[in-house]
Amino acid sequence: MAATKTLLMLENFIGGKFLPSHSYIDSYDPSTGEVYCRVPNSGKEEIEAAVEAARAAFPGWSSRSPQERSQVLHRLADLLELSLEDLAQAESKDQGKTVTLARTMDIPRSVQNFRFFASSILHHTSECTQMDHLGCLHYTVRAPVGIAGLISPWNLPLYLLTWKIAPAIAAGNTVIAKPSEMTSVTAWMMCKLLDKAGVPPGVVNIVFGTGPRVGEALVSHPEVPLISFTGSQPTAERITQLSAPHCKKLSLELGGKNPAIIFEDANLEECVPTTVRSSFANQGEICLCTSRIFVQKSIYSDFLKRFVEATRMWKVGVPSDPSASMGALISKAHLEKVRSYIQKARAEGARVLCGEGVDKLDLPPRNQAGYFMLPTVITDIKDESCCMKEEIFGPVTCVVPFESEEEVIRRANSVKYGLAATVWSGNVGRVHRVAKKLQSGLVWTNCWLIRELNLPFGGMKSSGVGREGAKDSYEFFTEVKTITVKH
Ligand SMILES: NC(=O)c1ccc[n+]([C@@H]2O[C@H](COP(=O)([O-])OP(=O)(O)OC[C@H]3O[C@@H](n4cnc5c(N)ncnc54)[C@H](O)[C@@H]3O)[C@@H](O)[C@H]2O)c1
Ligand SMILES: N/C(=C/C=C\C=O)C(=O)O
Repeated sequence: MAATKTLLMLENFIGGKFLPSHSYIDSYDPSTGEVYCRVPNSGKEEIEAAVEAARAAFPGWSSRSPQERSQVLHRLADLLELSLEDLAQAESKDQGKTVTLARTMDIPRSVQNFRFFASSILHHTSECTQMDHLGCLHYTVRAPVGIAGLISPWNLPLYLLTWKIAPAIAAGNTVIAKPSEMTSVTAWMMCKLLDKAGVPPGVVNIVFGTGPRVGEALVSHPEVPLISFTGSQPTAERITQLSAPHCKKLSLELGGKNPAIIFEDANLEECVPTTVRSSFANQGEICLCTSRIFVQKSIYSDFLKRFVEATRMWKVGVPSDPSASMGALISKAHLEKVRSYIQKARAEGARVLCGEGVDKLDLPPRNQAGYFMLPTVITDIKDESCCMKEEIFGPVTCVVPFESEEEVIRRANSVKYGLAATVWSGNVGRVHRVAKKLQSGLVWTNCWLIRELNLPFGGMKSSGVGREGAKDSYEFFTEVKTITVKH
């Protein structure tokens, strides 16, 4: 008799308890294409229960001192760190990324998120002014908003969920979080640590399910005055519509079409490997990934040769393989969407220099049905192409030449997104000048993804609304009041 597979069954975490669900959604291992987990298909009923728990917990949690809340966040960080390997293995199996990346980026950053906001919550200051001639003193105070609704995407599941939970509860809010239904496992694992960390029941509630069903129930609930969302623009538009009648506070961290601008005096020994990583890390499924590479004409052919050689060294493999640079994409549908862009590029007469349809992908038999593709480099493509305008969110990058600084700034800014950019040059005046002219919320020069959590993170134009960081998240997750005292 064939062995029956035991599926991992997740449960909502509400009011400090794991609760079974009436119905479930299949969740897949992207490296095999097999169902291995079932996620609650929650709806209004579960959101109502979570609101009740969050409401009940708010007075107690919000009245604790920042110091007391900070200690709880530090304990949670310690417990996550103790579970790092289990969490990394789970994140890799759930999302398709390599275990190495989960172990060295995703989970360490999740730990850091709690540690960072446990510290920053202790150091905020308020404002004060005096009107001596009127005998008045004015000062500001901040208070937690209440129940924070948090919705996170599937690409960096625990990393981005904790980037919202940590500042929200550090400021004294209670939260209802909805991770992506495609990557819910590490959020569920984290719930098992909350009680031991000293997080009171109802402070963190995690409700699993689809966006349209449970996500919209959360966004529409009148007792949830604030939504922090990370995901795609179409979803952000829907969330904005649903929340508008309630005048909810919104933070929207969306997509990007991030340029790398490489001048002729760039250090190619550093630029090439870093730009390969910025193009293909996490299968290109990072909102900050490079997907347009502008190279100054005088070094274009040399750069292209080096970049294609280095891309071919970027190994696609089974996520558990320590030598793999890249794992599987999140879903079959996403894989087909990414492949469709390459087909469109070919139809437009562009050249695919390596990767999809050019090189051979070798995988073990059990992974043949996984959602794998090779990192792909496209050139001879027009700025007007959809591959140069739309977010592909996969291991595909386009390389095109430019002549002048003015030209490349204009072309880099000619898309609806404005999230991140990299600028490569040894001329310090030029990197400052170009960085200031780029329509991006983040500009890295001669590097990529060095994150300063203190400073604002986020995009402009269609890349989002609002910023996240020490001060920015604190201000988002609190309401400010100005008090005047006449003495
Ligand atoms: N700016 C950033 O920091 C950042 C980070 C990661 C991903 N992203 C963007 O996210 C996108 C990919 O992630 P995705 O596919 O998970 O995005 P998505 O918008 O499909 O889903 C994001 C989250 O929203 C939920 N959701 C979907 N429809 C909803 C609705 N109608 N109401 C409420 N919630 C809903 C999903 O269940 C998921 O939890 C890309 O565009 C990427 O650039 C941005
Ligand atoms: N918010 C952040 C997002 C990073 C990558 C998104 O895909 C961060 O780094 O803080």
